[in-house]
Amino acid sequence: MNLGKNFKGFLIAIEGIDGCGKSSLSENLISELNNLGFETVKTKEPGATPLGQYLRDILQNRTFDIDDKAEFLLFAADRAQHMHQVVIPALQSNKIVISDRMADSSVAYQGYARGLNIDIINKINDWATNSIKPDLTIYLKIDYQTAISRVKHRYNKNEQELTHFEKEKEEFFKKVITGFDNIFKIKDKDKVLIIDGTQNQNTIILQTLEHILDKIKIKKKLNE
Ligand SMILES: Nc1ncnc2c1ncn2[C@@H]1O[C@H](COP(=O)(O)OP(=O)(O)O)[C@@H](O)[C@H]1O
Ligand SMILES: Cc1cn([C@H]2C[C@H](O)[C@@H](COP(=O)(O)OP(=O)(O)O)O2)c(=O)[nH]c1=O
Repeated sequence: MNLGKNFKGFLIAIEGIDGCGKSSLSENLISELNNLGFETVKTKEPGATPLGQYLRDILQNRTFDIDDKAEFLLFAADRAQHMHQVVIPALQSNKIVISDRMADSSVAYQGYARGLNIDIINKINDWATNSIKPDLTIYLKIDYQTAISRVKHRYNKNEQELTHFEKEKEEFFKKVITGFDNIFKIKDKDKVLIIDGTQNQNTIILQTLEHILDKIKIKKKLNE
């Protein structure tokens, strides 16, 4: 689809706790947008680059202690490489980029849940991303019980090990949920779409797709 020569791509982040439905929504939106003729890139944090795959493995399957600050800096390293190697080139070629998690995940998990200083996390995130922020963030809001039962079901189906984060206790995830709720309460309302993640997948796709198409139209007009 020709979006006009000045359109500098459109960046969408999908955020929420483990099991809220980010990966499924990301796949579904990419396929809907491709069917409509848009050029898209599906990506994620952590692990979208060769460096990121190493970092993701260390973070998810660690067999040794990692200090909370070191943990954040590993996510930030993944983020810097992701922006440099995947996100910026795709936006420069006017693509629609959908990322399963971005910088707000560090604010929720390492800031609100681990207790690291949120101003410092925001500063390092800003530096790592060259201040590039999503045009739209979709927050899939869900309660802990629904999310964890989905994660356990996925784990049984694929016979995978639970990751380091998935093994965290309810108390940890409650803090992550409070974190996301606060982050999106104070963000520019125009750039956030809060969706009830307990709804069925088709309803979620319809609600998000319609919103994305509106926002893309607005950005394109502003760029003409
Ligand atoms: N809206 C939904 N309703 C019910 N189950 C869902 C929904 N979205 C995703 N799932 C299922 O829940 C599990 C976790 O979804 P997933 O997309 O992998 O979540 P995340 O990427 O946020 O961890 C998967 O087995 C998926 O098929
Ligand atoms: C990007 C990011 C992820 N994480 C955590 C959340 C997830 O448990 C884990 C990997 O993310 P992910 O693979 O998206 O897990 P899931 O699909 O189960 O939601 O890393 C952070 O703690 N900080 C971050 O900055």
